Amino acid sequence: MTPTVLKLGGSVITEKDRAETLDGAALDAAADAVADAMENGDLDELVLVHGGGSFGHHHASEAGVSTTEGSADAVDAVAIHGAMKTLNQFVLSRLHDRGVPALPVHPLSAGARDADGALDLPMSQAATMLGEGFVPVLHGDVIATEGEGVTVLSGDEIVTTAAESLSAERVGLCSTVPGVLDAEDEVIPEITAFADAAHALGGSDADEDVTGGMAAKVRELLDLGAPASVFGADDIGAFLVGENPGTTIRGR
Ligand SMILES: Nc1ncnc2c1ncn2[C@@H]1O[C@H](COP(=O)(O)OP(=O)(O)OP(=O)(O)O)[C@@H](O)[C@H]1O
Ligand SMILES: C=C(C)CCOP(=O)(O)O
Repeated sequence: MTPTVLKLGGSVITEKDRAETLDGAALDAAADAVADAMENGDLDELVLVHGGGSFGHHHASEAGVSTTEGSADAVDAVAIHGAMKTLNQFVLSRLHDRGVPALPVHPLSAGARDADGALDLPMSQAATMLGEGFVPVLHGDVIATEGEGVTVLSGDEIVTTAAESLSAERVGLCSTVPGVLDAEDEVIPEITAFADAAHALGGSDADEDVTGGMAAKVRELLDLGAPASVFGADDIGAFLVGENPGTTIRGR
């Protein structure tokens, strides 16, 4: 099994500045690229992950929940989780329209964090789905966290966990930028240490983003065993056929 893990950034598939607003055209284009790559036999196995955009981040920010600040309020937790399931349903239906056999995996019901923040997110369901020819579609979510109630689990952390558990060969993060940018807004071709990009790295442009934007992504990806690509929406197709668009992050 040599799966590819691709994250569709929430800021790509939603209008991040307007609560619970889909960017339908961007999601269609992403679903087209996935369907084309699968139809052409360019992909062995694919795991998709999507972020929160204006669905998860809006509710998480309103409830004051982040990756470290939890909430014991079940109504708040369900508001965040419910918004993410709504977005997940949009993603699934656009994939189904194009014949992609996508199945949802909701992290809230699958995993947990311990008191040190370590994530336990089993991937046996995704592995079996892959073996049966499905495309598992996971998403950023809230997750039960020892001592905190629930905290936010970012799609980026799911990407690294899935990639390690499933021994992914290729990992890609599609965002609104064509790669990790330097101080002159040029794409940095390769990052092997946080210091390579630290001077230019910031959070997200969206005020409500609770998971830390590009700086958090680079940190996550440097911890990964496999090289990962960060690229823009126009490069999803190129990534899926085996190219390395945007920035390649090689941590170890
Ligand atoms: N040096 C940098 N290079 C590129 N992007 C940067 C940089 N510093 C900060 N950013 C910001 O990081 C953002 C990408 O992070 P963000 O978390 O918003 O993306 P996403 O994964 O697509 O969305 P979501 O978190 O909703 O899934 C870019 O839109 C940009 O505003
Ligand atoms: C805000 C929530 C619930 C998910 C965040 O996932 P991300 O957009 O991948 O950081």
